[in-house]
Amino acid sequence: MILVVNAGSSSVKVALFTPTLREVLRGSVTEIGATGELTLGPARQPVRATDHGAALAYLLAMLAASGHPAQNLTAAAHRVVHGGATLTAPRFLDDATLAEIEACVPLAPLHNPANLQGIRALQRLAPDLPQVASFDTAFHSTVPPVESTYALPAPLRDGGLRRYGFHGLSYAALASHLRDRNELPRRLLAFHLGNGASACALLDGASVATTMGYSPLDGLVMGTRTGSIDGMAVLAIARTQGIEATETLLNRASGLKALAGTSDMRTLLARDDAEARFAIDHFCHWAIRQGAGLAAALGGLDALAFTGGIGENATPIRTRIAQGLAFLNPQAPTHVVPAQEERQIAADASALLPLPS
Ligand SMILES: Nc1ncnc2c1ncn2[C@@H]1O[C@H](COP(=O)(O)OP(=O)(O)O)[C@@H](O)[C@H]1O
Ligand SMILES: CC(=O)OP(=O)(O)O
Ligand SMILES: [Mg+2]
Repeated sequence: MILVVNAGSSSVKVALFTPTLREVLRGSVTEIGATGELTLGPARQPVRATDHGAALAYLLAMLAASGHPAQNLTAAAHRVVHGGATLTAPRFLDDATLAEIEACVPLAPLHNPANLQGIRALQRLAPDLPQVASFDTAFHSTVPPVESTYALPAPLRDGGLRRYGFHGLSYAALASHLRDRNELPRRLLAFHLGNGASACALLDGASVATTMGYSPLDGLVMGTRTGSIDGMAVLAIARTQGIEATETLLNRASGLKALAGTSDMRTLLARDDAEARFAIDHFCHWAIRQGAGLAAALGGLDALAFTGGIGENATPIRTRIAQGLAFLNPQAPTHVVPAQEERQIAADASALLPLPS
């Protein structure tokens, strides 16, 4: 059995897969750092996990109690959000790879520390368990240099200041899903709308442009992240609040939360006040505005696809974005695809590992 660990900005999701990629069980801990919920299969209970390591320890204890102790696993496979310029394919987690992930922490301060906590928690609990990682950045290694390059002086460009792009595991899974159904068009505009939100232009299933950049802050407005913002505005904030506080402000206290007091789209859609309506208008406006830019990178649009908690469930949001982009191609079909990051990670791991079938 392969244990997949997907440590997000505020949650940990786990899923168990057989070597033939049948999903056996899934679980999660939400709202890490506050009182959240622990779920495993149909069971749910309130839980207060102080960090991602603690959240994973709860999940592993629950898995052991339900007949899946860590000793019985064949491997653990992790989602790592930022793989930098070098980690562009799934890898075994040896010391050198861990050091590279560590080096990417400043690029993804909300995510890579959480990913590392999960990896280390498992190393402590099951030291002999093979561990592998798949990288959210890897899928975008196909974008052309005009897309990945910031117009900065060469020493900075050479030092790794470039656009990377994220949610790549989700886009890879989405492309395979549509390909398996003969529904993958030449020019696809895909939206991953969850707590983190991005859009990606796919040409024949490969990424050619995406809204996130150097870090998962850029692009669309998100639950707690600003999305695109002028660098001078960032400096103006940093000048008065300091760099650390600015990082927290932009990543954790902005976006929908800053506009309307909650990062939760479901809550916003259920509200009927001016602030909530403005936050939704803002979210959709920028999704359309940036989506149209991605369509330009594709030279047109054959289909739209939506995934992630908002993309899959928030029909009014999907409809508004699709209507806003209809001028590009009123005939373009809209696909709604369940986010399958965990399955993609399990598939990557089984391709890497010599697993018994
Ligand atoms: N039925 C629904 N209607 C509207 N929004 C929903 C619904 N279900 C989930 N969402 C929204 O999806 C977002 C979370 O997406 P998800 O992909 O689960 O997050 P994460 O990025 O943490 O994995 C939240 O804004 C949540 O309100
Ligand atoms: C990269 C990213 O934003 O991930 P998430 O949606 O899990 O926060
Ligand atoms: Mg997500």
